[in-house]
Amino acid sequence: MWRFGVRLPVTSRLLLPIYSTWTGWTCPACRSPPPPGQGQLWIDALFGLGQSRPLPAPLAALAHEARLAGQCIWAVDVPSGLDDHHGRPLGACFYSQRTFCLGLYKRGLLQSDALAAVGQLERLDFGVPNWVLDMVQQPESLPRGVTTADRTTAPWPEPPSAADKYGRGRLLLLAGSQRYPGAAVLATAGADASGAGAVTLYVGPDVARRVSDGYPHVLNAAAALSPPLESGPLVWRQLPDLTRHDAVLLGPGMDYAPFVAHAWEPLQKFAGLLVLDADGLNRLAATPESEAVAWLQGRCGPTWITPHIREFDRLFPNCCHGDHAERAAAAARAAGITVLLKGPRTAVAAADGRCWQLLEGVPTAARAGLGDVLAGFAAGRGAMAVATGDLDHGQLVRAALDHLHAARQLVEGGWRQPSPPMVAEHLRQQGE
Ligand SMILES: NC(=O)C1=CN([C@@H]2O[C@H](COP(=O)(O)OP(=O)(O)OC[C@H]3O[C@@H](n4cnc5c(N)ncnc54)[C@H](OP(=O)(O)O)[C@@H]3O)[C@@H](O)[C@H]2O)[C@@H](O)CC1
Ligand SMILES: Nc1ncnc2c1ncn2[C@@H]1O[C@H](COP(=O)(O)OP(=O)(O)O)[C@@H](O)[C@H]1O
Repeated sequence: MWRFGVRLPVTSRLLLPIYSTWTGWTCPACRSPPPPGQGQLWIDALFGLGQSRPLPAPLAALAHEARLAGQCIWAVDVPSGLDDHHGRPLGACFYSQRTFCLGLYKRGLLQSDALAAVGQLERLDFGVPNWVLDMVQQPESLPRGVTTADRTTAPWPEPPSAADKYGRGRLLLLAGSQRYPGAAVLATAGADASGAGAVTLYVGPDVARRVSDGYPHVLNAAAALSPPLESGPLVWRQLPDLTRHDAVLLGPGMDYAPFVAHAWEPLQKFAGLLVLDADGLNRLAATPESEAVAWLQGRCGPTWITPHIREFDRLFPNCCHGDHAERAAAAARAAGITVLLKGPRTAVAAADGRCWQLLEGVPTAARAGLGDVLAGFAAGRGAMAVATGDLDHGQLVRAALDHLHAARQLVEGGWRQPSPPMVAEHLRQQGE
């Protein structure tokens, strides 16, 4: 696992000889700015850490011209013109295709506003010994940067070989509605890819038909209900026996319905893993934040939530300070849950203070429904971990990394814009 986020001091004297090129100082090798767009590669090593002022006018003009000309630029440590702390351009900025981060990742380079200027982020290890890094890092307050390479060391639930289907993770899916039947199909595809032993839906007949077309082995706990479940927003008069499941996923495509405290009570008492996504989060967010937090704190079992930023804002309007990882961490601490905050660089935070941030993303795979696949996959993994008795927050990180890895492999294999069902299918193959 990489470390990142530490702002190492850099002397400004290192920068002076380079900056002098355009300010009339002494560098004899280059007396005028290089013309952009001439096919050369530029190495931007002008300004690094701790930039807080806009570029001087001649450099700002050059950065602007370079951007217009599509100049190929690689940056050393931090692109010039970028605030590496908040991840915001300070004005004109040198937009790099690749940024070679020295020693440690800088948090600002992972923020959404910085991604276009940073391009592909790569870390150069220049030999700072681990004991020095340990001295400058405060592990409890900094997220750990993770890449798909960390999949090999991240935890993975392994049911014993003697376990039957019910010993390999039992997942109940509350998903889909007349308006969004596809979300139930996608969440089921993710859950199926996880390898969980028994996936059961609790849905109306219309949604059940859509799901069983592709997944005939998935059960429907609402099949025998009379009258059948409504086909509008999924509301439950009576939930099935939750003790017969290791995990419950609540939310993808359920459509909006108000939070009803007594209907949610069995979910609060459920001792297994509860995964809340999409409309599960939106329904809970219909109550004031303090009540939603109290409900989550009162949960008898572990809770994972998988919001995108708008769902997060609805549920935790007061956790509005800091970057993605800091906001996820604040919510996780407040509610005593594990938060996976999706985005271009997804963050995962646990209530015990541990926090991770993915250092990569696959933008062309980010299409409607990809989050439903992730929710189903993570919940399936969680169910397996509960069944084997070794649930850990790290499994949610691993699920996010596997999901990312599947999307990236598809892109590298020539599918420029893989669809969510393709990602689910690739996840399934990865697990075999
Ligand atoms: N296959 C399926 O069945 C799928 C079903 N899905 C299910 O859909 C449900 C809603 O989930 P969601 O994430 O889209 O809703 P939400 O949190 O309100 O964020 C939406 C934000 O985006 C914006 N916005 C919307 N439309 C826009 C537009 N055309 N162009 C631009 N902006 C637009 C919108 O902005 P606003 O309209 O408020 O201005 C809002 O801020 C949920 O049940 C989910 O599971 C999905 O998982 C996908 C696959
Ligand atoms: N710009 C981006 N680059 C890479 N990944 C992204 C980007 N934007 C979103 N994602 C990823 O795409 C998925 C979208 O999930 P979500 O917003 O829940 O979609 P949906 O509700 O339509 O399924 C998440 O895994 C998220 O991390």
